[in-house]
Amino acid sequence: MTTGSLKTPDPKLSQFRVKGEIPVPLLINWLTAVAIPLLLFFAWRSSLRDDPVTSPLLVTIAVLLAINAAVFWFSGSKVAQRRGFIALITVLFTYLAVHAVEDGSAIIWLFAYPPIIFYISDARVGVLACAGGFIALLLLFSPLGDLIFSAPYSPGFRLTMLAALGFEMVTCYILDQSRRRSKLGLLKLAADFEYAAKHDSLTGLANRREALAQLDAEYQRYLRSARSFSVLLMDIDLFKSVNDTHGHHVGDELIILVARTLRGECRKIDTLARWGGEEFLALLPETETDEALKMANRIREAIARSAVPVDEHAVKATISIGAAGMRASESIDRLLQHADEALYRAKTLGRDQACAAEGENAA
Ligand SMILES: Nc1nc2c(ncn2[C@@H]2O[C@H](COP(=O)(O)OP(=O)(O)OP(=O)(O)O)[C@@H](O)[C@H]2O)c(=O)[nH]1
Repeated sequence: MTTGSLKTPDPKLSQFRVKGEIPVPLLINWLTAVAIPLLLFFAWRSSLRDDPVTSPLLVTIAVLLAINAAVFWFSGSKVAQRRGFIALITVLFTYLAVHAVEDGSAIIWLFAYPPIIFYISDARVGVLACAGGFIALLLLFSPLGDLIFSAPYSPGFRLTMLAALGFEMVTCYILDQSRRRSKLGLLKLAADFEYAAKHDSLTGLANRREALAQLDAEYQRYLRSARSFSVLLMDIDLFKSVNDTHGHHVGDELIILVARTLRGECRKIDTLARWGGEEFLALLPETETDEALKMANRIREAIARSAVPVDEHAVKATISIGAAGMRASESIDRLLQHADEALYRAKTLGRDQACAAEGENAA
């Protein structure tokens, strides 16, 4: 039933991009475009130093980054692009740290890893990758690391590097959390605004604008597949006297009660809307007029049975309903006009009535 309960954003919404945010695939493309010439430059420098491993490895990573970009270009798979990029930069940074490329200075590039990884992946992957990287570096800088690798890092440099990198990782985590929280906040705000724009605040039913949008959507379906639908236009009887006798707040309670009763009587696929002050509209997809009229009578009886308790007594109300079904080559305006005429007839017949539009099943 399209009456609209408040939809709070799902945590997965954090994967959505808010306006102005750089899309992850685009960022990866930019980073790839910058990384490839850099890698080739350092590969060339390594070849001048007669480093037999670094040069081919950097060229290989540059080629694999280009292939990753090409695969994304053809397949459009963002997940494959992200995973491929993360795997390649992880291998690259590990190699730079372990083999002390460029006389040990290449390890400085490790500082690029945490912000990139937090931005392009979710927080869990960021934490795991950074924690894993930090532990690996700790081992590399430990006496155990010295037994396995011959890295020329001085003790002072090791301590500074670990402290600075740990600080950077924690900072990146905090900033990333704050970015995700404010993004979720924005999305929640957008969802709240959207809800408010489409719903009536008193009843939670769709408002008139949303009902018109739903009517138009149903009409387009009807034009495509000839799936018939009907509308019910409903008006609480002698509502003014309820307000005058018991006060506006009791009138409001009555409107809420009618909305609740409508929800109880209608199907999930129906759209229920507050059409005006004490007027309601139900859009009934795949429903012929005779069925709509039966539903209208069920609604009418249910409302006549219910009441708003006020002090010691109960304030009861009745409702008049006009039903109209979509007819061939008719517009939405004509459909609503037929329903309105049927409602007017229900009122003139003495209220607490459900009438079908002229030319359809009579009351
Ligand atoms: N309490 C309350 N009253 C409202 C609201 N919106 C409209 N009304 C009142 O609803 C009343 C509608 O009265 P009328 O259009 O004269 O119709 P009626 O008294 O229901 O009489 P019939 O429709 O002829 O049966 C007006 O007095 C409006 O002020 C609302 O949100 N809350």
